[in-house]
Amino acid sequence: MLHEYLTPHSRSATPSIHKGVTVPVAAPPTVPVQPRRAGSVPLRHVVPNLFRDPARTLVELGERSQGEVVKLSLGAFRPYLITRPEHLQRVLREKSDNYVRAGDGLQWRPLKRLFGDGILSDGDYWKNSRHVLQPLFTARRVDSLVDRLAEAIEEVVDELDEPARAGQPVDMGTVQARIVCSAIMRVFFADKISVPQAMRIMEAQDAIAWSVMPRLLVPWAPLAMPMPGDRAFRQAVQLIDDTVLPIVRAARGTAETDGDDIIATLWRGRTEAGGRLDERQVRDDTVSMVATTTETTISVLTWLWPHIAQDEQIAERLYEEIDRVVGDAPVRREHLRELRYTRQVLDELLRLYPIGWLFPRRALEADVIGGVRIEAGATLVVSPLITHRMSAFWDRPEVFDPDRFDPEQVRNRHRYAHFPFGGGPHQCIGMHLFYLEAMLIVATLLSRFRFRLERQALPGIKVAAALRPLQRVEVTLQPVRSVSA
Ligand code: HEM
Repeated sequence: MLHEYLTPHSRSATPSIHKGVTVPVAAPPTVPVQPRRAGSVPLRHVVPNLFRDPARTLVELGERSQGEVVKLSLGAFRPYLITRPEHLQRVLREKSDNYVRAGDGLQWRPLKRLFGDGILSDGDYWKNSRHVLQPLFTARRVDSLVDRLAEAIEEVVDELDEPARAGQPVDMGTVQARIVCSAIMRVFFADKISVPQAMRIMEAQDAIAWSVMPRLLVPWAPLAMPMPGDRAFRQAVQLIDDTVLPIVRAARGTAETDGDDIIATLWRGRTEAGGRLDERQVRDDTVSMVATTTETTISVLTWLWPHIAQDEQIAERLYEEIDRVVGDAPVRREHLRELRYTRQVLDELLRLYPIGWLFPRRALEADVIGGVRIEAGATLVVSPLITHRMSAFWDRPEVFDPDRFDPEQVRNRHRYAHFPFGGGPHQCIGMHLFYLEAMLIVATLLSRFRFRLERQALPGIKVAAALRPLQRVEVTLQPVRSVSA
């Protein structure tokens, strides 16, 4: 039991839980005059489980910490686990200058071999890329693109009529990949990357997500030490470069006169100091943007189908809202603000499956969090997967319940109890895009079809660079008109 490793002070700090009500997070413990040392959790007991069932093991670590800052200890590598919303706010926002992403820390180090130095790094590279890319993803700009996204989504959804008529099962992971790639490549990449190329890149990303796992779970292993998955990782990065680099180079010549797709914007963009991004950084940012604009939405939505198959009432409320708001018209921008329950369902999916499930930080200078001394150079583990499933902050955390996101409950909850998009200066630039695109996809699919899952049980979580279901999600589709006829 972890209690053995926690101080009496930390044990008394657990907030109370009221059934059926979102738990307002208790005020942080007052900071003692003398910062104390963190309680320690020896990881040697949990490492085997970390490989067998990473999601459950991580959540158990959070439960055991009871929201206190604890040290996860395995030999020389001893990161702090930060789970309490107030502590997360300090790390991600209030003291973000002190807690850096550090491209060579924990999860970032293995992934740096793919994403290089750009928007997913830190320091000047990150600042320059963020400055150039952010204007493409403001709420106003994304809003203005909704109808174009909707048309692209509709075209792919049309292709489902045939398997629906034939009663043939479809794999929702693949269907969503085609929908997202078609819409994003057309609207954000001006078709410079074709859909088949994007699908190939996604396959390579999938291989990377999987092959990088041993390094994510054993982050103290030096890169020079061979590990399982290394070869597959290298091959996949090569495939991505072989696809992306020629496209990036070809786009350079026309960037000044092209529209504002991502690659032209990267070439044309000016940093705050007035400089340009070089070819390596345009490559790094293009690869980062292909990954973040695709895998994220696809992974989260794949969980929708097993959950609505499990809970008929939730499915009915979703169908009712979409039938009422959209009917049999094509989904358009004006529908989206009416789809309130659909948005709550998405928020609940993001609570249980926050695909950015781990984003560590490194402390530049010593600090005190929740009364615990953090030394300069320490690594901090920040994981929405853990915080979102802790009973200290959520009532019945394992239950899928979109009502947690009705406005009243959201108002009473700490902003960092639900933080699937991070926070502070590194907050996800794609948040608004995600909500609009995901609502368009769900509303388009559900206004056309009813879904029957081939396999009823909720799949386990495949923890890799994202959080995908362990088993394929296969469904048969029934056209809505034939249901209501
Ligand atoms: C389910 C949807 C998504 C989730 C859960 C998600 C999650 C996150 C999280 C947690 C971060 C912060 C990482 C950190 O603080 O170290 C982040 C950053 C980022 N996300 Fe997303 N994301 C999603 C969708 C998207 C989309 C659609 C885009 C496309 C534009 C995107 C682009 C980015 C970028 C470029 C960053 C880096 C921002 C920076 O460091 O300045 N994400 N995302």
